[in-house]
Formats: sequence, C-alpha cells, structure tokens
Amino acid sequence: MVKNAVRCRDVVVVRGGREVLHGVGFELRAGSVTGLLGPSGCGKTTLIRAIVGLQAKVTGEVAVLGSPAGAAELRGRIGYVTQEPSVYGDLSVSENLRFFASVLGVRSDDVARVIDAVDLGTHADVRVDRLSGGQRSRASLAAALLGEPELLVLDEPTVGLDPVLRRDLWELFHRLADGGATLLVSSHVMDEAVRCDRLLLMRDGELLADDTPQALLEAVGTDDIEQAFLTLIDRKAASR
Ligand SMILES: Nc1ncnc2c1ncn2[C@@H]1O[C@H](COP(=O)(O)OP(=O)(O)OP(=O)(O)O)[C@@H](O)[C@H]1O
Repeated sequence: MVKNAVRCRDVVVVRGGREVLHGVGFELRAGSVTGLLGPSGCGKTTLIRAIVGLQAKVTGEVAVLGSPAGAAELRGRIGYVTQEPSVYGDLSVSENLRFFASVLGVRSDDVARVIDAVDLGTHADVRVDRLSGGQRSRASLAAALLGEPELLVLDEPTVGLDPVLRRDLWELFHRLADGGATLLVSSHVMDEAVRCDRLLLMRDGELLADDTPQALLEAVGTDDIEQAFLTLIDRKAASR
C-alpha cells in the first residue's frame, strides 16, 4: 500500500478563463480522514475534481494511489460522492446498488453491506424519488462504498443530515479509515473539523493550513476552529 494515497504538488487549475487554484500542495496519508474546509467558492470541489481526474486544465502534479489522477488503473479504486445525488429516482435503493455493482463488476452480495453501512436497511425497497434529501445522499454514499474503494472523496456528504446521522456517518468514515481506506471529506461546516485526523483549510484557491485540528487550535491559541480559521485569514492578509 502506498504511504500517501494522494500527493498534490503546485496544482493550478483554470476554470472559465480564470485561475481558481493557485499552486496547491499537500499529501493525504493512507488510512486517514482529512477534512477539506473553506468558504463557498474557495475551490474545494475543483480540487476534488482534480483528484478524481474529472477536472480539465490542471497543471502541477496530482498523484493518486501511486498513479497520475485520472489513470485507467484507478477506476474502481476511488469512490466519489458529488453534492448532487447520483442515484436513479425511479429505482429503489437496492435496485440502484445492484445496478452500480454490476457496472463496477462488484459482487452483488456487497449491496447488503453498503446499505447497512449507511443505515438504509429499512428503506432498501423504497424508490429513491420517495426518499428524503438526506436519505438520498446516503444512497449515493452507499454506491460509492461498493467494492471497498481505497480512496473515498466525499463532497459535503453531511449537508442536510440531522445531528444523529452526521455523528453516525463520521463514525462510519473512521471505521473505513481504520480498515485502511483514505477519506477526503469536504465541508463548510466548521464544527465537523474536529472529527478529522487532519485538516486542509482553503481560501480563495489557496491552502491556508494543513495540520491536525489540535495543532491548528494550539498554533492560533483558541479552542474554536472557526476562530482559528478567521485568525489564519487575518495573519495571511497581514503578511501580504
Ligand atoms: N463550471 C465552472 N466554470 C467556471 N468557473 C467555475 C465553474 N465551477 C466553479 N467555478 C469557479 O471556480 C471557483 C471554485 O469553485 P468550487 O466549486 O471549486 O468552490 P467550492 O469551494 O467547492 O464551493 P461550494 O462550497 O460552494 O461548493 C469559484 O470561483 C467558481 O466560481
């Protein structure tokens, strides 16, 4: 197993004729949960798309599980959950998952495992368009868990979920990491930051910090991650 599941060096991305990532570099240790945090529009989704190999006009190095991002051998080794549910509304949860399992070449008995993992057992036979928003996003997450991918990239997976479900999902993320998976989880909810092994704080297409939550809080002298983020922004502005 590679020590760093993801390695980014000097990543620059241009979208719509404008540079939106300005030379981002970091590594994701295999078997860890990293939070990607920052305000709306700072470039989280763009960075995620570069890692999963979907983003055009990327320069710099993006290495994923030892291969260049987007390489054919990474297919099936990465699970990606976008902000939009990626399951079919006119199929039930289990029909969706059986379909994705066959596309991915994953054994169909994995379907029950992933339904259980996201706690949708009681809704397995319900059509997706009759589910709540949170249930629908958990169905998308279940699809990404099929085949036990080594890297899971989750774009705001806890939006719209109640506190109990959010806690359960974070427990699931850590169980997956304990089993060796690497997770990158974006969020703009700062209170989720403390649940991560490591944090990448972004602003305006740049990384402001790459550290453990504890080290970040200590460096800034606060116990509030939102305050730490704001202080880092002020320090950055003062250093310009
Ligand atoms: N399809 C696109 N074409 C051109 N520019 C885009 C496109 N999508 C996003 N951008 C720009 O790229 C920048 C980064 O957007 P991105 O979606 O990566 O931010 P984000 O941090 O994920 O935001 P959010 O938390 O709101 O999802 C923004 O300035 C945005 O306007």
